[in-house]
Amino acid sequence: MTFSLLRNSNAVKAALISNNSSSLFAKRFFNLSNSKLQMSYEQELETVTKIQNSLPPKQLEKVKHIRNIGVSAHIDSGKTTFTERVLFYTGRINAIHEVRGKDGHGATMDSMDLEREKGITIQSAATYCDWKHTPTQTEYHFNLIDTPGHIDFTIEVERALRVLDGAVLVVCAASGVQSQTITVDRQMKRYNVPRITFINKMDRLGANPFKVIDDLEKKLKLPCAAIQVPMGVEDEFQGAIDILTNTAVFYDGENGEIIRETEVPEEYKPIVEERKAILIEKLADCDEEIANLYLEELEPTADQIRSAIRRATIARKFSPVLVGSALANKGVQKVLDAVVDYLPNPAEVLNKALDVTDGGEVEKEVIMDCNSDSQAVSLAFKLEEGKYGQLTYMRVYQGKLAKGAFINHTKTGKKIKIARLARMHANEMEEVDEVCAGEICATFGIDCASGDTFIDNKTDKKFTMNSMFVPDAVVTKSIKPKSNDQLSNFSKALQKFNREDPTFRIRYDEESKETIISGMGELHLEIYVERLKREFNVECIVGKPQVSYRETLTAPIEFDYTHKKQSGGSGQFGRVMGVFEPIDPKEGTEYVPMTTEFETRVVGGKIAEKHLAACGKGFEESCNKGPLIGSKVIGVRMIIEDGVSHAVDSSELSFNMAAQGAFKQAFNNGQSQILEPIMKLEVTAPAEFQSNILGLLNKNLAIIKETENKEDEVTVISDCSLEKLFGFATSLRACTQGKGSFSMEFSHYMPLMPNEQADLIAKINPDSVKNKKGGKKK
Ligand SMILES: Nc1nc2c(ncn2[C@@H]2O[C@H](COP(=O)(O)OP(=O)(O)OP(=O)(O)O)[C@@H](O)[C@H]2O)c(=O)[nH]1
Repeated sequence: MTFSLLRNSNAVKAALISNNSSSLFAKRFFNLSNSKLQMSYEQELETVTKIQNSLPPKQLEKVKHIRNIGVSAHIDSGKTTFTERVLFYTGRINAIHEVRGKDGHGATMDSMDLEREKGITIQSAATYCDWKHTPTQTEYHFNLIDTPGHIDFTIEVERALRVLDGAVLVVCAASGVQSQTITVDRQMKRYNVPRITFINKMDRLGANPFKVIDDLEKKLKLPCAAIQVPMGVEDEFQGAIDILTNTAVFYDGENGEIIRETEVPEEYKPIVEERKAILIEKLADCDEEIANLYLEELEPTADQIRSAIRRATIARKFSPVLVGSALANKGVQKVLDAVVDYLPNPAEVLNKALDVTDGGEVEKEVIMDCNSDSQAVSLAFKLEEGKYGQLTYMRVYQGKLAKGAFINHTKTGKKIKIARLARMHANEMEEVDEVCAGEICATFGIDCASGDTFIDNKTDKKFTMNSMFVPDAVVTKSIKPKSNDQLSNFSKALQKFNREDPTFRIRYDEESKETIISGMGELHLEIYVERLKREFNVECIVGKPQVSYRETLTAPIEFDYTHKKQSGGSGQFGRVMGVFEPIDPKEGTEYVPMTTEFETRVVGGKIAEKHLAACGKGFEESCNKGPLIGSKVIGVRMIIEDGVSHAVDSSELSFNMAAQGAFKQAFNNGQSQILEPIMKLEVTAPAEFQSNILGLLNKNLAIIKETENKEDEVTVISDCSLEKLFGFATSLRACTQGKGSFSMEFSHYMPLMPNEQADLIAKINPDSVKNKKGGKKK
């Protein structure tokens, strides 16, 4: 028999969804998201069509006019600037405020003081707005989420994409595809989110939209083509020509609010023809109808092209590209029209839940029907303490939420009254009485963690939604309040942050008697320390940032371990034999090598099945705290091949302990290794600082992978140990006169050098049974 308690990357991600999720839930989530990936698009389409056909006509009509979309991109691409225009053109705000604007107001969506001061988005903000589609003059309702670009706040992007039906990918016309663009694209792919692309900053020096399109295709491996041709670039950028309608669009008025359409100027006619041919050719590659017309050498009509773009975009086979400059108020309205034209309504997206009515014993996948008359199923995807109190953002997948009604927390079974319901607009709100299937809303005072599912009791069924990917933390810091009087507020605040943000973790280290916080980067932790001060009045003393190391085995090692306590009373006995072996990192996995696996090859019932399961549990527990420095263990497979049981004294506890003992023994006797996180670092600065940057990277022992010169700007991509990157922002500022910027994200783990490993063990775990000096050479 071979059964495995898989902790492969997806399962681990799922297990990390919330600290209190049981591994059973974790496994279910994993299976669910996995099966989601297994459905072909054709099957998806068939199912989605059935759902739409089953909706009452009135509901279908309503859903057709809803778009739940996100705005995601690399840092500083202009997402917030773009969103500010969206709010203005949809009538949500009366004046445009800029990010770090001179009016001291700051962009509306960056509503946190910290965001306005730093000029970055930290939390995603949801906004509800109405848009009148320009060609049809029909009104649509958008739930729009502006997400942060910094990798430190990546969970915000994850949870937004988890509940959104489509996205606008914003790319800078001059910088093109940057590292975070690729990360965001990968996140969109993970949640099957269709996207349209907006090439922003057409007014910037060095803007080159067609090069960006080539880049997008090459780096994101996503077919895309322009549906607009820009008129002028850099400071001569005036507007864009709509390839489908063959009209030139200009944006007049103080804020570009007056759209003026004219005939295409003579000089642009050839390029419009050329780009139209490319668009049709690309569509022919991913849409059957256009392919057939193409083969027959027939030119498709504008309507045929529009329908094909919609089909191909929703099928995630294509992304239409628009151009503009948010800051110069040019092009945003056409992106909103494109959202209506090419991104799906909630009933066009396949969403699944897991039926856990019987406690999750039998897995049963259920398709959410987007019908407001069905049993309510909604997902709490974001918690936020706002000026109105504790807010919980929910996406309603089916059924409806009504003010005063009751919902049940699937996991705890707790019944909760919905006291208030609201549609949010950045930090303003609009109270409503009910929210239907397919919509996003905020509720008040609901006690839960992000990722929890809520249902109503219309039927006896219980559902849980598959949840989101939660990346592992890479940086830790010790933290304590300056004064002991503040301990209670301190712990309350940390618990709250942890519930809000699953990438922010807290643990108490018994040995050092310190509270340790961990997160996605220095900035991530800094923000929480700052929030402790501002929101809870708790000033803290924080330790130096530390890297989150990992431990592994680099060579197979056999084990034969007996756990025995048989001196009087009821005894304990369990013997396990087998091998621990390293798991080779799989190519293309995001967190290499993230897995631990447990396998049994025991025959003849020498160890009872429930005792084998206890061994698996013991192995899992051991992996949480490695023997070298107490870090997590990754990349190890435990195979139990044989064992001995005692008729009376063997129990689940004995075998759990036996597995843990075998694990410790293997690490002490085998070739164990500490791994450190390596970051993919992208530094951009004016070209004159190229040699300074290279000098700085060399000093940090970075391995340079790519250097790209664009106009007067240089971008250097390298791999660098996270440990060397603490304080990098300050060094970069110093060597580029403050003109350099950088982004980084986790890339992979690397073995520490032998001397570094020995020093680290001596520092962290001086009592280690075996102070290893045997690190592998890099
Ligand atoms: N030249 C030019 N600058 C722009 C344009 N759009 C935005 N910017 C500027 O680019 C900078 C970053 O803009 P944001 O809107 O904060 O970018 P973001 O993507 O939301 O940033 P994060 O949320 O921190 O990742 C700001 O200084 C904007 O004024 C544009 O169309 N042209």
